Amino acid sequence: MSQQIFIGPYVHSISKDKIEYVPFSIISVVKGKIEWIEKCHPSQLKEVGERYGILKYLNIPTHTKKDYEILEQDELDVDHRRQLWHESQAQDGLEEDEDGTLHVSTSTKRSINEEKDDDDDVLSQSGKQEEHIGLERVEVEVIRLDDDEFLCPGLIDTHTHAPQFPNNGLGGSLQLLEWLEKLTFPEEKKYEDLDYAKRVYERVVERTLRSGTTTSCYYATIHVESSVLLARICERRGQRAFIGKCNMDRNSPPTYIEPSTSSSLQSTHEFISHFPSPSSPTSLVRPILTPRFAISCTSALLHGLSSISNSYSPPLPIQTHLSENPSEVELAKKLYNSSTYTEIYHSHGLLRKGTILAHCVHLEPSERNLIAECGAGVSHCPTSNINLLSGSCRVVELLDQGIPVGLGTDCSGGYSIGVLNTLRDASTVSRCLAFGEKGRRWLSVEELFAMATLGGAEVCGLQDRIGNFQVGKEFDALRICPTSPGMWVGEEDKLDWSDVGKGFNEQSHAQSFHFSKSENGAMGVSGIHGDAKGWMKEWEEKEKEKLKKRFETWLWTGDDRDLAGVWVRGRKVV
Ligand SMILES: O=c1[nH]c(=O)c2nc[nH]c2[nH]1
Repeated sequence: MSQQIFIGPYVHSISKDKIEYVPFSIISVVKGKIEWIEKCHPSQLKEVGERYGILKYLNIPTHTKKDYEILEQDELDVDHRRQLWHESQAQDGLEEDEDGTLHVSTSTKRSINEEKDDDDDVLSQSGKQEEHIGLERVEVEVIRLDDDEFLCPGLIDTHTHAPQFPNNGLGGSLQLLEWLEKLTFPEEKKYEDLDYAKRVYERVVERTLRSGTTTSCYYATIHVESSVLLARICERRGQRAFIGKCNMDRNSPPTYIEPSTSSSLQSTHEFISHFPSPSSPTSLVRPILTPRFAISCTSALLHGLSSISNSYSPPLPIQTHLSENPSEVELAKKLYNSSTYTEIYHSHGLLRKGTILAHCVHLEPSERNLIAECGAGVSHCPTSNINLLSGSCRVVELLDQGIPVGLGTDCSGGYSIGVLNTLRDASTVSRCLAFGEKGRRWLSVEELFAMATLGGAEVCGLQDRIGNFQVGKEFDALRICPTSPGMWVGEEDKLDWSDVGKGFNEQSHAQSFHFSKSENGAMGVSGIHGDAKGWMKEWEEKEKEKLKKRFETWLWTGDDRDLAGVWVRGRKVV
């Protein structure tokens, strides 16, 4: 069993209207899942450690005692306290990585096969865990954040095209249909060459992970082998992903088209066969059916893909483009003799929960109603919509109708690979819409952040697994370490965790605190006398404000350089 204990502040989205700021917490992650969370004051580390039987890993007794002693000598500074903390850990033989992560390994009941530790993972993956009974290895990793740092849920990119990354930044003077023909299809054709695909895809996954994307919904190309390769790279690198082999059996260049409807369906089956459990929500990397858009698919192909999806339980997810550009909308309606673009997908059984619709810029109100009724989600791609002059998506209306909305970088329609930039463009677009319409509201910080995390998870059907830090969810997280000038933190804004016990008297130190898990997320500390409780509340409010400031600065000015670590399902991937 492996356990990680994260100590420090965190920020997460608890709904599309609410961000929770937790100034200090202890999060236990076991086998990639959040086992428990305690929101507390730093001085309560010992109490929590005792209650959960993890005290020996936290090595609190010495540290806490020293901290209390230090408190009585006001002149000692934060660095000195931190040094004492590290010293006390060194005494107990704990090891510290360069990044400050502490590793503690204890072996229990190890009577046979002592040398087998490193195979634990492999063995458990291959289902041979029984062989290991009697030599369970307990590994506990303690990750204590520095004063300025905080955790944030991993970012979710609900729409991007991995093979188009080499084109990022090109073609901004073209609009969709011409852009596809002149730049995009010629680039995607190159992925029949596996070496080329490998070179690009390795870098795509590396760079997106480094920008904090822990989950990505990728379009690949029409080629089975290179699409499978992308899935393997995601699996190996530990990025949670949906991988779509594109379906295109018409209106595509002669050198980049599938020869027939049946071969398109056949190669879709072949692609899916490479995934051991294609529809299992527990798989880290999953296939997603990808009719590119109505224009490049015949009606027979759309029907065939709907049947493939329904032949799985739960049905395989679907992603496609909808209503991005006015010429595209007109052509799609004409090809299908349909009154609306959305109706095309609906009439082919493709519109439902688990369908991700990218763009949705030019929807009529009746189309929004249909999407809401069917439970499909929308990937909002503002950078791409601006770059290809597609238009402004009316996200406020989508959200107000209860439609799940996530963010899509949509490379290379969008030129920026990071979800943070997309979030900023989403804000700009919504404000520009508000300039033009009196009384129109624009997207709040809470809504924008939710789209990048919890809302994105909902669009992908993963809201019960990821998107925020809730007990039972998988631990996909970013360790934010402010480094850029925009995130410079003045002394007065430093998080105040080192002032352990400030305002406490001896009596309150000795007191046993009882935590209650309050619904509103406030630190549920009871059993302490009035003075201390009042002080604690004050501390919490003050720290929350500082954390909020820190978080918002990161959201609007931060980038890859502010990421000190990225975890997916508890595995450190950056
Ligand atoms: O932004 C887009 N990128 C694409 O690759 C694409 N294909 C169809 N429609 C599309 N829109």
